[in-house]
Amino acid sequence: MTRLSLAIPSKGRLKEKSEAWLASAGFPVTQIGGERGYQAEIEGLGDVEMRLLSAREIAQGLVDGSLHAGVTGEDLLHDLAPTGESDFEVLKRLGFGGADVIVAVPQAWVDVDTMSDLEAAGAAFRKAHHRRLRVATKYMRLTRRFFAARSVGEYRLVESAGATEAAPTTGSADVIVDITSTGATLKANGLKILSDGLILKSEAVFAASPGAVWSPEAKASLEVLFAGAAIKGKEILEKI
Ligand SMILES: Nc1ncnc2c1ncn2[C@@H]1O[C@H](COP(=O)(O)OP(=O)(O)OP(=O)(O)O)[C@@H](O)[C@H]1O
Ligand SMILES: O=P(O)(O)OC[C@H]1O[C@H](OP(=O)(O)OP(=O)(O)O)[C@H](O)[C@@H]1O
Repeated sequence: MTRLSLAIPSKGRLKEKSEAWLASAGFPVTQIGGERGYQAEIEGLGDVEMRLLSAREIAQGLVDGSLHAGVTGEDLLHDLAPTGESDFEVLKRLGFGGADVIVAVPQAWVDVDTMSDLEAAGAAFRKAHHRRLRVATKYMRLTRRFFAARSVGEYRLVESAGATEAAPTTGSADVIVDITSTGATLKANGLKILSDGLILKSEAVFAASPGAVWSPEAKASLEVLFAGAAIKGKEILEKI
């Protein structure tokens, strides 16, 4: 992988603003093959590989080194990074796609307002029902790290593929960890955020992969992007 491999979201809430950010920096992106095409071209960076992928695939590519750089959600980077923040390098926070990853419980749990309340409730629940509280989430690593850091162990994870907020109502879980912007979905599903249940304030970021194989050509293209996008800190280029 010699030339720079770059990716932005192929759809969803981050796509348009990612394209607008690159265009405003002087690097317009053109999708090839129409709206459903997943190849693209980017002007102004010379010979680079431009790809359109899901936000989750971009985060995975940055963490495993199969992509040099890209735009994705910070929540996904933190969740997919095996060892935490050293697996990726945030080059610029982009100011859009803001959302919070939080811990939420049913509003009816009036005595559970903090993570320590949740641990106590989990211990009581296991004693009474001989099973652990189920936490539904698509953020498996983020949840494990956050709960462990707060000595909360009386739970087990249930991986969610979507509509996580419905899990307590449908009975497939008791607690959730999910992402929220306006709070409307949480409210619609009778859920409340724990007072110390904010796991991560996330936004869209332009990030690079320290684990990727960086040729001089790839670094040179990234330097051009740094200049156009007014990304400070060329020392970052030494770190990747
Ligand atoms: N209300 C929100 N719900 C979900 N993601 C949000 C929200 N607000 C901002 N985001 C950001 O957008 C990212 C997901 O974007 P999008 O849904 O377009 O991608 P995706 O590939 O469909 O991801 P997923 O399939 O995990 O939802 C999240 O990881 C987060 O960083
Ligand atoms: O706090 P809110 O504004 O209610 O947003 C939070 C919801 O938005 C997302 O769902 P959505 O259906 O938008 O996208 P998805 O396909 O990623 O689930 C996310 O999965 C939450 O369910």
